[in-house]
Amino acid sequence: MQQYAFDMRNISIRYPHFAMENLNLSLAKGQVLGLVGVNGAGKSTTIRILMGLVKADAGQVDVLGYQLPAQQVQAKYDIGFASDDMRLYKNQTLQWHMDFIHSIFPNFDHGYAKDLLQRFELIADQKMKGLSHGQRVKACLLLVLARRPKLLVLDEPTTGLDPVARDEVLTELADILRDDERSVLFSSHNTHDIEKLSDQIAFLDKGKLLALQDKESFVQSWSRYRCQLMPQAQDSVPGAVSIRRSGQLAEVITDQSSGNFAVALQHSGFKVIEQHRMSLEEIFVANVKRNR
Ligand SMILES: Nc1ncnc2c1ncn2[C@@H]1O[C@H](COP(=O)(O)OP(=O)(O)OP(=O)(O)O)[C@@H](O)[C@H]1O
Repeated sequence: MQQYAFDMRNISIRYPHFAMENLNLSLAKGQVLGLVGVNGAGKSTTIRILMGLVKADAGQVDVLGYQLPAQQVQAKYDIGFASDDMRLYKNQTLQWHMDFIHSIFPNFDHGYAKDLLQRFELIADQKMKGLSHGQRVKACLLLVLARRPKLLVLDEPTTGLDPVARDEVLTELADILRDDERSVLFSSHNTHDIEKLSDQIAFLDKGKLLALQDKESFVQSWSRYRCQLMPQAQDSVPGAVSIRRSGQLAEVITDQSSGNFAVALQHSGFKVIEQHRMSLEEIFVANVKRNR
């Protein structure tokens, strides 16, 4: 039985100003994976390779048991993909698009589409050219979700939305994902969005996978300590990701706070004043800085 929704192995691709080398990324069935990265980190490239839209220079891509790009046509029936550059016919209505998608994908669920129309406050007979950006994003999501794909891939679904539309889309997605058994990969620059929806989180920077962990263990293993420096304080602490000194004080960040890090601090002459959990955004930034 196939355990993975997808499995990308040793993926390499080179552009004039960008290189991805030996990227390994996989997603267990039924999980939601959030892919976080700054502009140009390689999120869309990773997704395009996964979808068979771009051919990697090297590596293997297995999606729901299909090898891509060779078995792209068969795989597409089970994959729902939404991205900013999804083309809609601007002179046609949302209803026309629903019927069109149904003619290609017979399992398009009109009952579910109707439910989503209400949830997203969309009007079926409105033409695409009349939709705002937020409404267009919601329309794209509706068209993809109503196919009930086994794997849902969303490239930056919340980018460019105002805070209210973003919250609406995230809330609906969170509800929809909880309802269902489907596997989801979605990318964002926004760690709050990722935190809200994901079980697993991957940090990508300059084509490299910096970390891939479940959300809980990220939050448990990273901490920020405020310390007083003792006269015997050493230059480094085993397990510290960064140390920032200011006079007799120091701020120490670690990704090993679930272990014996407090003891290591003590042995290195750092007296702990307080310990803080870090937000996903702070963890992401610390991760990127450590690897640059
Ligand atoms: N077809 C291409 N030809 C040349 N360079 C490309 C091509 N596609 C992507 N790149 C480069 O690869 C890098 C990664 O781009 P990608 O779109 O994957 O990043 P991203 O993480 O999705 O960024 P953003 O958040 O800005 O969308 C960028 O430097 C981009 O210029």
